[in-house]
Amino acid sequence: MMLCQMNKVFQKKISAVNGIGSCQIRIVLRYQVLCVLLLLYCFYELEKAYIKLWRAASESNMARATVRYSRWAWRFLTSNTQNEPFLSSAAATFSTAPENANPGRPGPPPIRVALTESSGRGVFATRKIETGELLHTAKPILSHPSLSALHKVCYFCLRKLKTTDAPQPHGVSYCSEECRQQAKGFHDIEMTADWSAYDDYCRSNRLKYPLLVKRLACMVMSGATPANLLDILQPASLSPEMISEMEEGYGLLRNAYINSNITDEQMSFLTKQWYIGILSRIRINAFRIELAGGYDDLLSSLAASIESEAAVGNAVYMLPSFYNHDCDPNAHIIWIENADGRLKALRDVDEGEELRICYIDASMDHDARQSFLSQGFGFQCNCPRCLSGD
Ligand SMILES: C[S@@+](CC[C@H](N)C(=O)[O-])C[C@H]1O[C@@H](n2cnc3c(N)ncnc32)[C@H](O)[C@@H]1O
Repeated sequence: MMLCQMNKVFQKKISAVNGIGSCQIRIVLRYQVLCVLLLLYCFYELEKAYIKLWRAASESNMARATVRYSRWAWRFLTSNTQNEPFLSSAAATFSTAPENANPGRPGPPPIRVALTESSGRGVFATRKIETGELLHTAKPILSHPSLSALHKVCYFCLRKLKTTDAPQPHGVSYCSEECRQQAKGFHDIEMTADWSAYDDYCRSNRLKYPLLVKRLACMVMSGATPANLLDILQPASLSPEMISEMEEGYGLLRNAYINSNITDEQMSFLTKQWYIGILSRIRINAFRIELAGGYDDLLSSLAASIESEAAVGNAVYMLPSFYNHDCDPNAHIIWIENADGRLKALRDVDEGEELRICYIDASMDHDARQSFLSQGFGFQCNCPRCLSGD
């Protein structure tokens, strides 16, 4: 009996102890499960964050690698130029400019910019080039239609307009929506000012380059391009008469902006020095654009250029500005349908040979060529043909 009672008490105690113990265990277990779940959730979140970080890092590495590659590619194009900061910065500009390699061939264009012996910088072949080969294409960094072609060509790319293209308000037209969009860099600013006095000055003095300066000024004001865009190009040396003619243009350009709602801050770069500096560079480096229509070979393009009434406009390019002149050139630039230029070899060119184009009508005699080059471009031609007296 005693034993029985003792057993019951003991069992009660045990069950009491067990009851308290299992309750605690259950609570502890619940906390443990919660902790494990919390830990798992933390791991999951950490892993997600890590994957994101890893992806971002590899993308930026890829971007860095691409930049490094393009820099390498352009350094390759301009090898032997490491000691020439001017040339290296030219290469950096090209790497961001949309001037394409020969689309039919993979790899960069077969050219590099380097110092010549006596004509400043020039363009050299990096491999053997065959007659008729496309060296590269070039998009203008600045272009403007001639005043006579204003209503006949696209105000952006200079493509001839179809007769069905409706004239736009303000009298300028674009050949496509793409050109209209690209023209936003200057169009909106340009349309805020009255250009009649400036255009009259260009018309009466038969000047085409101030129109390019006006466009560049609008591009700078809209933030589309930096004010020093053309600094890398060689400037012409100017006579006092040229400078005083430019000063008149500068006054008219500035007045047109002052009378519009352009702010002083937007105009801060527009000094007389800037205006003259830009014109002096355009004078040496601008190309007069004659469209060859659908022709891509030399004879047809020459025939087309003789047939065409006049130039459709003028444009400045980056890489083509480094081609020196030769009165018997081994390369030329042609325009098929718009201001996008195509640089082509006129004959077989050896690796390392300088590629030169002709700035003038090469059919003129020696003295006429020399006088054209000296008055228009400010240099005495040192090409083999001129040196031979031909
Ligand atoms: C369009 S730039 C050509 C690139 C220029 N050499 C440069 O360093 O930027 C024209 C200038 O190059 C030089 N040049 C080009 N062809 C020449 C030639 N046949 N003889 C002498 N100088 C030449 C003249 O100084 C000329 O004003």
